[in-house]
Amino acid sequence: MVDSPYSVLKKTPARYRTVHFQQMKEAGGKFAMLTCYDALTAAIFDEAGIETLLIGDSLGNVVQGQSSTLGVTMEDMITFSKAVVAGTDRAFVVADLPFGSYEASVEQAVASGIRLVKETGISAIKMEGGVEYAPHIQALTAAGVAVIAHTGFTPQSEHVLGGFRVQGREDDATQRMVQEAQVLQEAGATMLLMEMVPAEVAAAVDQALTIPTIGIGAGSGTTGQVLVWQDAFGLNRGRVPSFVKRFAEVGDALSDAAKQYREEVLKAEFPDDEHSF
Ligand SMILES: Nc1nc(=O)c2c([nH]1)NC[C@@H]1CN(c3ccc(C(=O)N[C@@H](CCC(=O)O)C(=O)O)cc3)CN21
Ligand SMILES: CC(C)C(=O)C(=O)O
Ligand SMILES: [Mg+2]
Repeated sequence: MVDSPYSVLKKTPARYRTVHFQQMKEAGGKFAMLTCYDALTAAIFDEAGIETLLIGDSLGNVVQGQSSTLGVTMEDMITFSKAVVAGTDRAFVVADLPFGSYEASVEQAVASGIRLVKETGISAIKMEGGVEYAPHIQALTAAGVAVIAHTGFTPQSEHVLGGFRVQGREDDATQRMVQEAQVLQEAGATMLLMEMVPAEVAAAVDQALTIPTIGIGAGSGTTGQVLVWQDAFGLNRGRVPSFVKRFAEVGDALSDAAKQYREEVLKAEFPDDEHSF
């Protein structure tokens, strides 16, 4: 269980803090992150021991049914982040800064980051982008906002990157990604997330940094792993990225329950005496 100087004041176990993830990396340990967008799911993942929950802008896809994350707003992120925080006791809760909320200036990034923390109770924000965002990370950190940098494939830039592609396949990719990661660490990033990066590149980046790394489609050499839960647990029955492993078929369980419920309603078997007043 996590130590906290405040644990005598609490009945529930202490929340994970950035320092605990640093300690996990130093001890050679791993941790798990899952996306989450509502309180009931948060309570289940938290109780299962998932160390960190991400309110991803992937909610644009899996909650709002859109084909990209680009339309997600700060108001959307605030609504779903509050719900996740309400359902969480001990997990470290992180939310994405959505497209359009930080790119224009350092001032815009600081205002958005502070707003997201202040209005939701999350512990850190995540921001897509490389070295060009080092000043934003530095200013956010100076203002008291913990930042997770997100590099490799950055979905908010899909139109510039030209599609959903593995990043870092050039000959000098390892050297470039290590240098970029070191700049982001130096700027104050509390962790670094890498999306769709060759496993050996991501492993080299993790080894070159003191801060923990999180991978998605980045092999097993990162400190932590993240997946969109609807992909990994089978609620999303559409096409999922090839790096996703199916750990459950929640969609099939829901479908079976819906069919059985409907059948019992049509046959007047539900509600029975036990479920009637
Ligand atoms: N449901 C969902 N799952 C995700 O993992 C996810 C989102 N939404 N929305 C935000 C970003 C976008 N992500 C994506 C989206 C598409 C691919 C994709 O199509 N990957 C293919 C192509 C890889 C290649 O050609 O190199 C794959 O097969 O993995 C990957 C990550 C990851 N994130
Ligand atoms: C895919 C993860 C890393 C993410 O950024 C999201 O869920 O939005
Ligand atoms: Mg995201």
